[in-house]
Amino acid sequence: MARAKICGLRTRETWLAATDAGADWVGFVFFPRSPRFLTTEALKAIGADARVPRVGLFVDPEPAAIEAVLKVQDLEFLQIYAGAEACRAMRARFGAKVWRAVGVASAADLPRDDEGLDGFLIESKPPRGADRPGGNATAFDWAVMQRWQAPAPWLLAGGLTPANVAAAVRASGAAAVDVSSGVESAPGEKSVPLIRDFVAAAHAA
Ligand SMILES: O=C(O)c1ccccc1N[C@@H]1O[C@H](COP(=O)(O)O)[C@@H](O)[C@H]1O
Repeated sequence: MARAKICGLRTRETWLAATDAGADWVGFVFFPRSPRFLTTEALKAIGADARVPRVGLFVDPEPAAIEAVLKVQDLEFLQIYAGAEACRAMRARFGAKVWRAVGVASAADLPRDDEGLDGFLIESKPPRGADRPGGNATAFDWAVMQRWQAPAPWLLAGGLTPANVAAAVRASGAAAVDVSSGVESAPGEKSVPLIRDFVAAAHAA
């Protein structure tokens, strides 16, 4: 069984679908260039309570950006695209658990120590020319993780779908997986049936 995070939720309907399907984390994106970007108004309208741990995704954030979100929504986790030092600073400042996102193409990219953080989001490096560091529906060679001694908890992400998540778990040894594009009917448009299929496939893996 692999635990499942559904990221990039933008509506109350899809947040409810993820929680009812048994998702282990729900994620909200606060990166303006993303098709999944949420304003604080849209976030309030979702009304995400604590039944499933909530993850906020930020790219090179200024503390004020996180502060503005935390004024309207409690978050148990921050998924941050930044260096280790900046991630530790956010962890100390906000008291939430912090996962640092790490782009991986080969085994050399995998973290060797816990960096004083709570875990890692291990995903593919963005394709050349991409205007965001994640959420690009691209996978990497999961076999590079076979001999990795993980120094902290981690989630596998990047190009996962209901159809490939079992193979990804087998090849990588992941105990937790994360998806955004693979449960959408169009960029930013989550599909309730795909959310259900993904959580079921991850839990069965
Ligand atoms: O979803 C986005 O738009 C996004 C923007 C900036 C950084 C990360 C983003 N998404 C995260 O990337 C991984 C993999 O996503 P995908 O399944 O390949 O679409 C996942 O953690 C997303 O939440």
